[in-house]
Amino acid sequence: MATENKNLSTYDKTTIPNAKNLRFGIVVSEWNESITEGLYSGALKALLDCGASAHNILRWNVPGSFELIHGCKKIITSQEIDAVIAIGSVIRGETSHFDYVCSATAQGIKDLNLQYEVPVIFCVLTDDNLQQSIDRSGGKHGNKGTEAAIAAIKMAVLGK
Ligand SMILES: Nc1c(NC[C@H](O)[C@H](O)[C@H](O)CO)[nH]c(=O)[nH]c1=O
Ligand SMILES: CC(=O)[C@@H](O)COP(=O)(O)O
Repeated sequence: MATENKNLSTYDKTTIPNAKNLRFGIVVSEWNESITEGLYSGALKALLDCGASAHNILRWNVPGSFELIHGCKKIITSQEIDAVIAIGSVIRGETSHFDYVCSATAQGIKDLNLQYEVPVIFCVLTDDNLQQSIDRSGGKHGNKGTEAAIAAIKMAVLGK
């Protein structure tokens, strides 16, 4: 199902585990800041709505999506957290740079999920244009940050 047919902000709270006492890291890329701040707001709001405490949510910034990999690795290895959300926004330009950044970021985050016990949630928009990013960071398709927060809660309690 495409995002067009599923609002990213929709969740049924009765089916989500309570996030009280869970600790979250949110690593935010500064590239396309207006978009990543929208994603961050969506994620934060959903975590709080599902019972997480503000003092259990740690935010770190990194320069670009490519740096999310190292940022997430560092937060996992230096902090006591139950799940990490990696937030980024990559928007296609004129060259193939887009493909390298998207591919490396996705692969790097996948590798972290294999290497560490702490789940890392992929909240990186990979869009062809700014409008697609606006639509998915609090616009007409909802907010992928919200979706990522729900995934983080579910993964934080997986198997517990
Ligand atoms: N063009 C975008 C980038 N590019 C920057 C890289 O992520 C990285 O910071 C740089 O190559 C230094 O290592 N990053 C995004 O997140 N979004 C873009 O659209
Ligand atoms: C995602 C990108 O790397 C992109 O914004 C860079 O733009 P360009 O390919 O025009 O240099």
